[in-house]
Amino acid sequence: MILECHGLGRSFGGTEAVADVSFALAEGESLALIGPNGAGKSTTLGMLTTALRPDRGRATVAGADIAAQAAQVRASLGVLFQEPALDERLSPRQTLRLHAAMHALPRHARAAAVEKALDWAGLREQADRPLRGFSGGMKRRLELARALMHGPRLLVLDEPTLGLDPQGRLDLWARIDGLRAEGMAVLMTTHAMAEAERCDRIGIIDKGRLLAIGTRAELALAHGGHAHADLEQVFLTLTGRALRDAFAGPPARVLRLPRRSA
Ligand SMILES: Nc1ncnc2c1ncn2[C@@H]1O[C@H](COP(=O)(O)OP(=O)(O)OP(=O)(O)O)[C@@H](O)[C@H]1O
Repeated sequence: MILECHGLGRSFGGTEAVADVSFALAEGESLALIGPNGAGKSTTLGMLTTALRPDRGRATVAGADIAAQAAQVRASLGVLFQEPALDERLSPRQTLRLHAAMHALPRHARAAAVEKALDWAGLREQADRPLRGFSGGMKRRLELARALMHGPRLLVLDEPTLGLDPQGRLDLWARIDGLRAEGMAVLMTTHAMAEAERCDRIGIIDKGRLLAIGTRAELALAHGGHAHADLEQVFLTLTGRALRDAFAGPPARVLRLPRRSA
């Protein structure tokens, strides 16, 4: 198994973002986590990529423990966060050089690795221009090329196609499919059912719990009545139709001071 997690949990103050999540991913397998807003998908990925410490449970990536062997875990992972994580003042070449240095690629191999990544991303012509002004698709391609530079075995993608136009989405999926064909394992989150259906298995998560996991047909059969039941219907059957509008972002946490009387 490239990834195993058992009883993973994490709270923020009184909010139990992830309650008890367990699953495993085989080498070369792809899994999509789907769930309503605030279900705990990003928090789960945050823990598995060592960005967040779990409160409960344990997990390993390529045999390394996410808490005790974080550096080893990170060496096996290629990660694309939900928000672009790029310094817009840097050029693609500078961005890739920085990553090569941070991941301690051998000095003699760095220049070639940067050039290969630039070619893979199709950004050779723009290699020395600052990223400010690049399209969303160009930035995602660069981030994916960067995520691959150190030779990861598992790609973790948090809503990778968010904000991309159809052309950008198709291009990103062609790249992801190509990597899968070469044996890369993929763990991703998405709100697009069609994207989830491209993965080998799908996990449906809500309120911090994994409600169901299986192939599209297995989920359809178990929760939709027949093997061709619509995935969105299965999703709604398991998670309900209520809107998830609760404010949990920064505005809800702003401390309101009483007005000073004049
Ligand atoms: N840093 C944080 N501080 C406080 N609460 C947080 C923090 N990060 C996440 N949460 C809360 O934990 C819960 C799970 O959030 P998470 O971002 O993991 O959900 P999600 O499934 O990724 O949602 P979305 O589909 O909207 O991205 C939510 O209630 C969220 O508000």
